[in-house]
Amino acid sequence: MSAIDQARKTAEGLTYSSGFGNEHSSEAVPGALPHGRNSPQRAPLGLYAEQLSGSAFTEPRADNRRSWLYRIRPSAAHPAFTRIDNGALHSAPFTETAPDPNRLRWNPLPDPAPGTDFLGGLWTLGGNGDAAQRAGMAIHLYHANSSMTDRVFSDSDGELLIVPERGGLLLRTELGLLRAEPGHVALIPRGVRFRVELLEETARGYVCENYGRPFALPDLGPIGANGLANARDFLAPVAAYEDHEGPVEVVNKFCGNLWSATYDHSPLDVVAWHGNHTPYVYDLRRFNVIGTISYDHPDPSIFTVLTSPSDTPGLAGVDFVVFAPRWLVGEDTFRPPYFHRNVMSEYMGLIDGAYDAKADGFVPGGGSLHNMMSAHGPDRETFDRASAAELKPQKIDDGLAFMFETRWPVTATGQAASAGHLQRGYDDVWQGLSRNFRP
Ligand SMILES: O=C(O)Cc1cc(O)ccc1O
Ligand SMILES: [Fe+2]
Repeated sequence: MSAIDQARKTAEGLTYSSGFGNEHSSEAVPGALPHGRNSPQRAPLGLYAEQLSGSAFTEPRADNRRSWLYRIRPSAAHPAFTRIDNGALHSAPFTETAPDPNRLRWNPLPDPAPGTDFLGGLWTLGGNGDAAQRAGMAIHLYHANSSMTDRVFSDSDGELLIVPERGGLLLRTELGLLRAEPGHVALIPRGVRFRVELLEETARGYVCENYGRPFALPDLGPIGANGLANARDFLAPVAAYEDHEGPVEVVNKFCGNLWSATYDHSPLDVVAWHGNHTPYVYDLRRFNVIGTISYDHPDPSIFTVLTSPSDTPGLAGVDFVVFAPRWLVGEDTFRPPYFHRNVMSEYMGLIDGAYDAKADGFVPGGGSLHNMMSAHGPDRETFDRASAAELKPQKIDDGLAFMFETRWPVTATGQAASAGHLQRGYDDVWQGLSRNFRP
């Protein structure tokens, strides 16, 4: 059986434990999980107990995140890490280019070189903040044509929100296995080791590396107790372990650099675990889209799936927003996204189909950056069409777009600013908007 068929077969039979932020617990071998205490004198089945902290010990209960892992070897049993080349994976602070007030748009990444795995295929577009200060975010794209074999990755700098656009992924994490298809998002928490196997010949997508506070579900306020992304649709893995002796390269991203150590065993050796610092997967098509049933176009915050809060209430380090299939029924309303200038900075990507503010040029796998205060909105063709459209109920079901909306301007990397796939002349989509003023 080919590696891809093998991965697909594994991905088909996966089971999950549901609920965002729950105290999950799971054991791959009966009796592996201690009961009544976290750290018995001798953990069951000769396993080692280890706590993995995603928050300070002392953070309020609502923000506190940790998982207890029961593993074949303690994580501490490893040789020294040494620096390796960072490749196209860059980190904040981003200083290679001047922050750019221009509207920028990219086509998809070119095809990867043969033998490129998920880690080798990460390509940083830009970001903000400072990884070492645990503030800000980075925007990466990935393209891969090979599974990670005999190597795993962990990111000490932040959590990774993976947004597949092409090709399913099997994520083998310390806490178990996840399947992420295009239209799903997967989250790998800070510090959790994982390996990515491909479910098709090629894979492509986006990653938001969140250096700041972990993504949480937004408050719902007057929306009520239900709606937007429902907590029960977030799926954590169940325990699954590798009992593998032999060289495994562990690559750790730490304060912006990649470090490597060759272990003599697989660190994906967690036989049981419990806690709330877990990876998860979420199907964006489960999003309960709420919008106007009277008039006007609501702000896109109504489409927030996950938010990374800052110290200022309501101000996100980064929001993850989805534009999912929905009905438009607003009366006497310009229905597509309006013209605007935003103090927040907006990076948008397209998972499938088309986006209702852009007639063309914004393509799956591509992306646009509308930085702080830059003027943007519907392109000319969209404006003309939507201004004249008959306002009958309209189903938007031909696309899945998303946005990483962040509190600080996004500075592009040098490679993104000079990329061959950066579109020249993006400004032109707003040319030719006619002067209609008739005083
Ligand atoms: O396309 C954009 O720019 C994103 C966006 C969408 C929307 O519906 C309203 C405002 C906004 O910034
Ligand atoms: Fe916008």
